Amino acid sequence: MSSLFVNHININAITNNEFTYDRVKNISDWILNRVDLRPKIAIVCGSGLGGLGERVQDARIFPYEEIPDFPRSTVVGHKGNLIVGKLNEIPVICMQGRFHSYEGYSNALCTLPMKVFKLMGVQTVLLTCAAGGLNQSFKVGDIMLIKDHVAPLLWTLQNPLIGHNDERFGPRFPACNNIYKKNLRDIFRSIAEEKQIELQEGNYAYLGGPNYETVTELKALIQMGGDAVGASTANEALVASYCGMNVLAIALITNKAVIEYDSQDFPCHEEVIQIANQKACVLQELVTELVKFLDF
Ligand SMILES: O=P(O)(O)O[C@H]1O[C@H](CO)[C@@H](O)[C@H]1O
Ligand code: HPA
Repeated sequence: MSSLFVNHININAITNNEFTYDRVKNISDWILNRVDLRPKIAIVCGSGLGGLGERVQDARIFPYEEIPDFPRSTVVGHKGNLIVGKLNEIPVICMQGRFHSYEGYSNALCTLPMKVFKLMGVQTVLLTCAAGGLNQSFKVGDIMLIKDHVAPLLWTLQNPLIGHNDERFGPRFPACNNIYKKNLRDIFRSIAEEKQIELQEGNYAYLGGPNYETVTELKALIQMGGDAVGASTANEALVASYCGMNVLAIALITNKAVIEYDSQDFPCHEEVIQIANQKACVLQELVTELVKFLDF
């Protein structure tokens, strides 16, 4: 667990130095020693989207507190279970709840599960999240396929790749112009088309939270090319991609960003969870179908 000294910065608190290969391997082995399946697909459930975990058959459920060196989920709508089982007959590992930096975790710790997945042999990571709609043509309840991200927080010492680089995870200078794989987006789009589910596509803007954004911040994020905003996913996508895994990410638009000054509309987490719960089954249907195409 990271520690922070206020007067002289303990570099381990903001870098990946604490999560050595051996320590990550220890977590990965702990899980593998307790299950027979060897999933090649990992799924991360965002706020209010954990219902996907309930679709997993023959499930072994590990509450996060039982897993050595694993953080705890502290956010409403994030159950805190790691589930290994079969979705649509395909072996998967599913995180029912993720970690956010506003919970007090370094971004290295928030993204630790991606490194664990890598050492378990996972090849494809499916990230889901709740997000605020920046793109004015989006409606509440829309599903947005993430094409790219803009992540000002990752331009700072919050970047989870800062610190000693162990090449067994990935390269010192990873390319990031192709994180969200086009072939996976194409498959997802064709599944949605077949099911006649409308899909948006756009860029995810990542901020640290926990506060929702000011009007001026939202306008800046729109100028930067953001179509949806949230406090997760981009950090995980960065580390998963760095580790050589394929990434597909999907945002559920739970609220429209309020970009008028002096508006009396406010985003709130209760509404985020409520909309996510209402729309979760559509997302679940798409992901359940998708995994059949990813088990190569
Ligand atoms: O990104 P997920 O985990 O879905 O959660 C989203 O919902 C919370 C805000 O309501 C924030 O944590 C935001 O990132
Ligand atoms: N901002 C940040 N995170 C979010 C939002 C939002 O409007 N909606 C859901 N998660």
